[in-house]
Amino acid sequence: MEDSATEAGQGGPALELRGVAKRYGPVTALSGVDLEVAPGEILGLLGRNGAGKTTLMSVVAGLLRPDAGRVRVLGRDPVREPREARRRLGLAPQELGVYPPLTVRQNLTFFAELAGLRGRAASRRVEEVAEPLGLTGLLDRRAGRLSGGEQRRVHTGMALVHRPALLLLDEPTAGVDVGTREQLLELVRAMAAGGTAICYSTHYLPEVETLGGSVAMLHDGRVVARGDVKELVRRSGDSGIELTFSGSPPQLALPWPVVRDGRVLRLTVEQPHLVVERVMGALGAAAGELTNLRIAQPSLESVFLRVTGRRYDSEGTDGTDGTDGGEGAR
Ligand SMILES: Nc1ncnc2c1ncn2[C@@H]1O[C@H](COP(=O)(O)OP(=O)(O)OP(=O)(O)O)[C@@H](O)[C@H]1O
Repeated sequence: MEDSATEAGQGGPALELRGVAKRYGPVTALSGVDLEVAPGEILGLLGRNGAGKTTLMSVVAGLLRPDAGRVRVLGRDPVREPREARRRLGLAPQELGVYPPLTVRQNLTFFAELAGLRGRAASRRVEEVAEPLGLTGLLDRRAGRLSGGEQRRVHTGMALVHRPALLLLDEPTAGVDVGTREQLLELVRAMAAGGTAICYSTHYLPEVETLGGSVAMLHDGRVVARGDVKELVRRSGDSGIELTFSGSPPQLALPWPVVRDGRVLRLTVEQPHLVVERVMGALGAAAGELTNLRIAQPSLESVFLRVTGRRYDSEGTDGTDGTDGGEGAR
């Protein structure tokens, strides 16, 4: 089998989408998506629930046909050349896909054999994949008897056993403990260092900041921000003060933009620590209803808030819209 991670290095992007659109009946899931991911790049694919992340990965993997636009996986079209494209990518979907009655080794071997490996070559590859995922000691256990986090690691291993040049991980750290999260992130870094392009969706922004690659923010099926994490935060991340009240927030006479978000007021201001006293003074009697004050430094979260007007909470489902007419709302 050719080493497709090496193949990815021969110029050209690992993944390319141009004007990709996808609807489900009346629902527009993707609309005019342009995206390029280079070999060795770690792309954090961010967006709240329903933004289109899973649809995008499914279109790239050839599981869904786009209504418009073109997709290329290492130059191959997942619609016209499904086998060629599939051979070059690995997909670990959100839903766990392990076979419970089989052992971990049998699960991984099955996928190694699908990729054309046989005998010693397949068993060597299974052991190679098991090691960084912390699965070596679990290889002969039944997958169905493992914990959720252990099953997640097996599931991820199944996606990369054939050395894909493009790896699609849909929320690989959902519901796993800190140790498993670290192992998965370490694996992502190591694979990227070896030339694999990784497209990684998560609801946990600090994780993407830790990985330090690039991000694409999806909102209502569109890419609304794209770039290197540090650069995006430097360019578009606001700092500010977030005030939470027990009741309805007061009107504030302050010179900075304020967004009202349910019981929260968000002030955008540079060097927020220097103006805390002034903000407290402006609260007057409402200070008694203040339940929390948080100084927010520029982060991916503040970038997301700026480009979408919505908060990116850890579940992606806070249901607030952040622009309900607060004074000086941006
Ligand atoms: N099979 C389907 N039939 C109809 N609508 C769908 C289907 N799959 C997804 N959708 C809709 O398409 C939009 C995008 O969904 P998608 O699953 O791609 O979002 P997501 O960003 O992956 O969300 P999450 O973070 O919740 O996984 C949503 O409005 C969703 O309700």
